[in-house]
Amino acid sequence: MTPTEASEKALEICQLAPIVPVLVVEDVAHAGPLAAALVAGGLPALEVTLRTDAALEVIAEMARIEGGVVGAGTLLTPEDVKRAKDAGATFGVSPGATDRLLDACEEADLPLLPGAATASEAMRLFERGYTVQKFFPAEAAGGASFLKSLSSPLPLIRFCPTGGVSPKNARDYLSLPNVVCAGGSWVAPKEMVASGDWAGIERLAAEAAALPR
Ligand SMILES: O=C(O)C(=O)C[C@H](O)[C@H](O)COP(=O)(O)O
Repeated sequence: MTPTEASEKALEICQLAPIVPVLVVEDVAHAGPLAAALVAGGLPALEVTLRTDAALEVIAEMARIEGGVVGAGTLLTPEDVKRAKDAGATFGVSPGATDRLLDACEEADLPLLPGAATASEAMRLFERGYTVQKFFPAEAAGGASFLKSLSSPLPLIRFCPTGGVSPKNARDYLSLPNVVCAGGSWVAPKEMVASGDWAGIERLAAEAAALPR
């Protein structure tokens, strides 16, 4: 898959809803009901971070939920790419980008949303063909005003800001011309997942899905 094709696919996925839930799931038993609640609330694209031992099994379980589009986050190495793809991930997300990681995703036909936090990083990815990128860590790297400043010199690059995005600031990002969607963990709070409050998570998802963009 070429970087251009990967970005087209990433754009399609980002356009499904204003928010992509960023999920840190410890217990595979939570995977099915959590994905079902988020999808029912209107958030079909799900990013499962490879930050827990259960993550690959969680991806496999979530991939069975109808209407869901399940990706793997925290991709750092070519090995991560292979494991994510084998588990059933249909897209990948990375906090930054290395040539080895980009090569691996292109070879594995895994559409990637690669991370960038500066103009130079975004330009490098754009030069290779990645027109849709994750802006990470969004709040710490300069927030919505930083991203707004990139839109004039880099109008052809679109972003999914992630990291510190919340219901308080999501609108600031989503109203920018160079933002397609945003990523955030607030729609699946740890305590609600642990207690199995799927109705509460569906409500949070519905609120996020209704955010204007
Ligand atoms: O593990 C990764 O690759 C990530 O994507 C990190 C996430 O962007 C943040 O964990 C977002 O988390 P919040 O700031 O809580 O919304």
